Amino acid sequence: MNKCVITVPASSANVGPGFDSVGIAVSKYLTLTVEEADHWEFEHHSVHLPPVSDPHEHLIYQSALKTAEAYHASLPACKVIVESDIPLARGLGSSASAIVSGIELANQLCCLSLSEQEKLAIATEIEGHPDNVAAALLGGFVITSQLANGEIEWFRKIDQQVEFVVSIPEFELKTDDARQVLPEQFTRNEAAAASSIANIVFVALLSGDYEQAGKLMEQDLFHEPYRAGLIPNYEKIRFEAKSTGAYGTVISGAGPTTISLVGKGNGEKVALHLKSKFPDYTVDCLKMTAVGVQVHPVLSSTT
Ligand SMILES: Nc1ncnc2c1ncn2[C@@H]1O[C@H](COP(=O)(O)OP(=O)(O)O)[C@@H](O)[C@H]1O
Ligand SMILES: N[C@@H](CCOP(=O)(O)O)C(=O)O
Repeated sequence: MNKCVITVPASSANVGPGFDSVGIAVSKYLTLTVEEADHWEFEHHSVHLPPVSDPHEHLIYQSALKTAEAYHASLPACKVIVESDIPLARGLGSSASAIVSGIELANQLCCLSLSEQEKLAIATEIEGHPDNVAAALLGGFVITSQLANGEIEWFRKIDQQVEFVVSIPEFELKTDDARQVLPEQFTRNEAAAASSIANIVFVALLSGDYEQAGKLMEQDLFHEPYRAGLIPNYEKIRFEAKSTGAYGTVISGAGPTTISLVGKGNGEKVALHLKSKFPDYTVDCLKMTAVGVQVHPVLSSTT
């Protein structure tokens, strides 16, 4: 490998009641431009990235190293230019994209020819749950289940009939912190009630009944009630999004971003309305990204 470019989409996890299981790849991207070098170096070329520190502490390097070690390969050094429009710690899966990019980096540098299933297993181990990493890796709308034996089953659908309006506040909320507020356990009745909502949401989404999906995704009982207090304007954003035609609004991942499900062609209108009501937010209209991680070779000039 002389030089290559790796792109990975952002992702929005949970989609209401699909806690730790469901993710959607959306149209923001992390891009690595990789070239061989005699020592590890990361260059960050956008504001949506953490400060560059010791390359060996970098999440992308650590994910690559873990992958190489899992396959008893040695990881050659390289220079990585990183660009991203995925905001950090906002609930749009920046860490998942970084992890998936690191796994792909090792796959390329060590010529591992990893399957999607192998990449997903490592990514899930590093991230701790499969929802974001599956969407970042596979693209589309992905439902996953990690079985008791560790195996991960998944189902993917590409749906271009919907758009997603994300309302991104200025502050960060670390996923680890937003997990602390969740209950450790649910009673049988609570679990049955929460699962029944999830069942309808995802059948409705898959069958294109967006009205029903939007209505019930706002009724999640697994995580939204516990996290709502961490998300300023939670109820107001839901109300305003619905008033201008969104099907429903939920927390994106662990927050603090909210994501509104909108019919194709209506996203810009909903985004404009939300922007006028919440001027301190970055409001973007995103599409579902059909393809996950991608590698593009860069031919070096021979002149
Ligand atoms: N491109 C990246 N390069 C290095 N580290 C990253 C990158 N993207 C995310 N991270 C790390 O992941 C953290 C955010 O992860 P997390 O709290 O799970 O939020 P998110 O919802 O964005 O995934 C950042 O603070 C940073 O430490
Ligand atoms: N299922 C996880 C998803 C976290 O997503 P992120 O984009 O906030 O990292 C959770 O809800 O904790």
